[in-house]
Amino acid sequence: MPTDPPAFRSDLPHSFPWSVFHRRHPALVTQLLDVVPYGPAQRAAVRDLLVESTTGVLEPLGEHAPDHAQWLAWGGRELYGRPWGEAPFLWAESYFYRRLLEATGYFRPGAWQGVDPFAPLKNAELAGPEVDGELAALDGLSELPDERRAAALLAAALWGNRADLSFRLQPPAAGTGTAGAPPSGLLVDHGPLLWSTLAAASSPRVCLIADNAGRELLPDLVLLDHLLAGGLAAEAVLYVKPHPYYVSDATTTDVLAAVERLYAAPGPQAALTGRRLRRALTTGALTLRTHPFFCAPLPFHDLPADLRTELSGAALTILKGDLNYRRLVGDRPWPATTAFAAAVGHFPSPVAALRTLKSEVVVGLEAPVVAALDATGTPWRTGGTHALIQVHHPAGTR
Ligand SMILES: O=P(O)(O)OC[C@H]1O[C@](O)(CO)[C@@H](O)[C@@H]1O
Repeated sequence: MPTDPPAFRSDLPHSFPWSVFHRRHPALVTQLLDVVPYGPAQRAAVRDLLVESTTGVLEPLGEHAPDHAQWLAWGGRELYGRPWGEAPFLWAESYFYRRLLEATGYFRPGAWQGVDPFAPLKNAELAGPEVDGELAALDGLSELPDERRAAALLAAALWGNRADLSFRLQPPAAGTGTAGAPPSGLLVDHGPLLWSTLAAASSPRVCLIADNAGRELLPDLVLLDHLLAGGLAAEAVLYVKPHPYYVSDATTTDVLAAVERLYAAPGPQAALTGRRLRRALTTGALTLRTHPFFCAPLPFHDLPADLRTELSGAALTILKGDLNYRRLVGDRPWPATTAFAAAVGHFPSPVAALRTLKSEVVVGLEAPVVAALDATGTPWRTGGTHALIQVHHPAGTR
């Protein structure tokens, strides 16, 4: 049995993980301190974190932190005291966001407790004029035959993943300008398997593990509404993060804001969708759930028993976004031709990944596709220009 390749790390200068710590995080911190009027102590703590995470060793969470013991168990025991770049990239990046909350006082009793540092960015996105256009487009979809409308809603949820605030913080690398690139790069389309999996299930429960708030969460909610309204889901469960994470990851507050945005939209279809979603929340047809593991620095291979049991009854679990993909298949440089089924066979239910590629890991591609993409000389694995709809159903065909 061949051993797994070692996890990505951020200590190789100019590698993608290195650029996240050395380029993206400084841009994020600058933006955060511009937007939120934190006081001197918080500003100094945020800046210290940037220095520590690029040149220092992993310092533990303070003993007062409610999840101090949790992070020790999640790997801190072995990793604290070592350079950040020597930790798995997934671990270190996740810990960076946890420490950012520590620096801003999110978990400490006091005036800043519970204040989402990324709320101003998320709110601005949700209020933005692009959203009006996207919601108005729902009116046109209502005229389409069922199958085409379903495909359009699935595509909207998929490409909504491109609208990620953290992604937009990345200064575009010279000559690669991805802004405005047409979303034509669907590398794998298991959409038909997704629909047939749902159609074949009786009283299906559909779980959706959300990624970003705002322009990604809106089409996710619209998709869930479509599944519930059309009977493809008897029940839907939307999993969100228990606290702010990776800049724009959705929390319960963000779901409520998105439902309200739909509800208050001028277009009839968006408003109807918002009304149905509110009703679904109140009747329990749509449930919001969370779990500390959604902010854990670990792959889904290590799902805790309670969450594993909970997901195991689902007819389908839909995982949104790049980070969930990294956690699903394992954040390692697998050959891109590794079978998707082999990479996700550990997951407790049939699973669908809807992901635009914003980091290096990818599986389930055909060799000629990989060769053709490599030959373009563009950063196709990280630029958000390409996407996947990958589905694994243990009893299915892939
Ligand atoms: O919001 P998404 O789709 O999970 O993307 C987040 C991605 O952004 C990064 O933080 C930086 O590219 C990745 O490491 C991460 O996987």
